[in-house]
Amino acid sequence: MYEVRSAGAKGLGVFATSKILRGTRIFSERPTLTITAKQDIDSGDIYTVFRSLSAVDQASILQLSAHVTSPFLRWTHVLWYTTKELFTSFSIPRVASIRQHKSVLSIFRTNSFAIGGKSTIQQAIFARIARLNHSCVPNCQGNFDESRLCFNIHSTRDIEPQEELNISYLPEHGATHASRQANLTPAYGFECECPACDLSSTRGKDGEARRKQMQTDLAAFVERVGKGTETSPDMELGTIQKYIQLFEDEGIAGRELSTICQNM
Ligand SMILES: C[S@@+](CC[C@H](N)C(=O)[O-])C[C@H]1O[C@@H](n2cnc3c(N)ncnc32)[C@H](O)[C@@H]1O
Repeated sequence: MYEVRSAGAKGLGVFATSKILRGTRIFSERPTLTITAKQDIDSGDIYTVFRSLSAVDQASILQLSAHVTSPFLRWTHVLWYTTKELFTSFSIPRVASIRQHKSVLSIFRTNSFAIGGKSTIQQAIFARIARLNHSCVPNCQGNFDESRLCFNIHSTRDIEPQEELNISYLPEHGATHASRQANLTPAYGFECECPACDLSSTRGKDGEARRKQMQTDLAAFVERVGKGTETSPDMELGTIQKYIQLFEDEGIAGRELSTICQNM
């Protein structure tokens, strides 16, 4: 159904090898590395968990791409962990493992999914799903299935053979271009060039205008609710219908479909 191959400047990516119909479950993957709710992603727990993995799992994680953010912070974590280990195990850490620790932290930031909610898992890496690149108008959507401890990826529209499979790395799908970019560049190190981000095209311009209008409508809605003037269910329904219309016009309606499908 899919293959992992070069996606040009994006690095590797996932591409359809045959037509994939809307609502298809494409991935259902157990985590390779898991940080539980009780563990601390800001301490040495990530590297401790990494070292407890099998050699195969460690290798699959080390092959993932990494956007290096906050190098000073990373080194501080690594040096703190190394010093603690020196005093608790009285073993001299190898330079290679210090370097590896720093890489693992960067890989974790670039590839992990926040699970949270009621799950015992706080954050996790799914080594195959981690190859999916971002689009602000994605054709796939991910959901964590708590009962099976699997992350599922469903197609949210029909996908043609050779088309790249994308998810959105952002939690909010109605955001404007500037706000999306302000989140993507520092965290992942790229400028999105998806159809919604091409503001020189009619499609990009129209989408941006729709999103801005929606932000204005939502802000007005929140203000009316705050003042207690949003009293009519019809007015409320009208705002929600406009939001659904935006998703349909943008071609991103379907997140709700994949959520319903997640346990199927
Ligand atoms: C989770 S990884 C995705 C898979 C990655 N391309 C690889 O080779 O393993 C996230 C990284 O992929 C790249 N990436 C993802 N989406 C992108 C996009 N729309 N445009 C450019 N680069 C992208 C960025 O380098 C980002 O830090």
